[in-house]
Amino acid sequence: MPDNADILRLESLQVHFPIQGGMLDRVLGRPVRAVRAVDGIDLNVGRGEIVALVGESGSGKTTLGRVITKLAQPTGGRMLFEGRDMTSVQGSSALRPYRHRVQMIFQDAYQALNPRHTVFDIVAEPLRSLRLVENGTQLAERVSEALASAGLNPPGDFFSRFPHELSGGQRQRVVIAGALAVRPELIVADEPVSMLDVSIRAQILQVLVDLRDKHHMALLFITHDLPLAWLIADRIAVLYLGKLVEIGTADEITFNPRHPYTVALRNATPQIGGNAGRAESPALQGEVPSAARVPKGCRFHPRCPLAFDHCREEEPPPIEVGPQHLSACWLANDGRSRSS
Ligand SMILES: Nc1ncnc2c1ncn2[C@@H]1O[C@H](COP(=O)(O)OP(=O)(O)OP(=O)(O)O)[C@@H](O)[C@H]1O
Repeated sequence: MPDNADILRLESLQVHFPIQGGMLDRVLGRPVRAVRAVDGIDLNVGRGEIVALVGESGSGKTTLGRVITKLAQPTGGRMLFEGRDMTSVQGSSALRPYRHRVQMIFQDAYQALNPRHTVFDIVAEPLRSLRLVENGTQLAERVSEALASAGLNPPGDFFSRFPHELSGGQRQRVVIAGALAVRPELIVADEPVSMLDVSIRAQILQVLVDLRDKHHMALLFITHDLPLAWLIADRIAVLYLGKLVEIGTADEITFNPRHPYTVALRNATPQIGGNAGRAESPALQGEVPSAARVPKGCRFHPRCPLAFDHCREEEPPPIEVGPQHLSACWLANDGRSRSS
């Protein structure tokens, strides 16, 4: 994807949460420690592109999504939207045009919806607060359009319903309709189907893909599920402890992974050809370390079956291993990183 087609560009983006030091730390003048939730991420999303952000719990996916949607502030790096530096833009009026163009969908539709509001009011809320409509007729048209795009038909049947009167799948469609109503150019969807039945998941994913196909909307799809990422995304970015360890096309990352962490994620997933349980492919060992204690060198080395001395000392940079395919592993261009 050429640079000028990027809608979003992150450059060394960082979100560190300071940890309140103890009395002893202060007396001894020890430096303030931090939770390094997002620790220097470079990522671009093209117009109309679907990028999946994949990683285990605690890898920083939600924090990154919150920064992109301006619900949290980065502590370092830059964030450009359509080439404009949005890193330090704050305040509701300054952010109004941005909120019109970038929306977030959360995983828990139950929590995201106000139980006392009707579906109409829920979907109308962003249109009203961003002042995107001039009269009631326009408002009803936009709400209808959004509900229909999210697969709630006929839309008028849902106007006066309350969230508790809807199924889980319908509630998530209302959440999507609320995000769509403003006709955004980028949606950040944080585990949007993880709380839904498997039978409903495919339908919701199809709604998101249709939006891209019909409206050329870009999507950053956050998930811990590699097969789901492969189903929906053009490219997959694999996040480990606040850092991207591998990025490439969905097929490359899924079927030709070149970082031992991605290999382990795939091996843990039999439905995409993983071979978990086979003696030569051990499943991922141990837990993700705390983001307050990021290991020196390659942050994956304590769990990596291939780690050698250099990995414990120096963090590997992203290394090109193919077209659009980068892997941050010292062995990225060595056959061993494919089959660890
Ligand atoms: N406000 C905060 N203050 C301190 N630490 C935080 C804060 N928010 C997140 N963290 C920490 O940052 C790290 C990344 O958290 P984040 O929720 O972004 O990960 P995640 O990949 O989305 O995980 P999950 O899939 O469980 O939601 C974790 O160690 C988390 O405990």
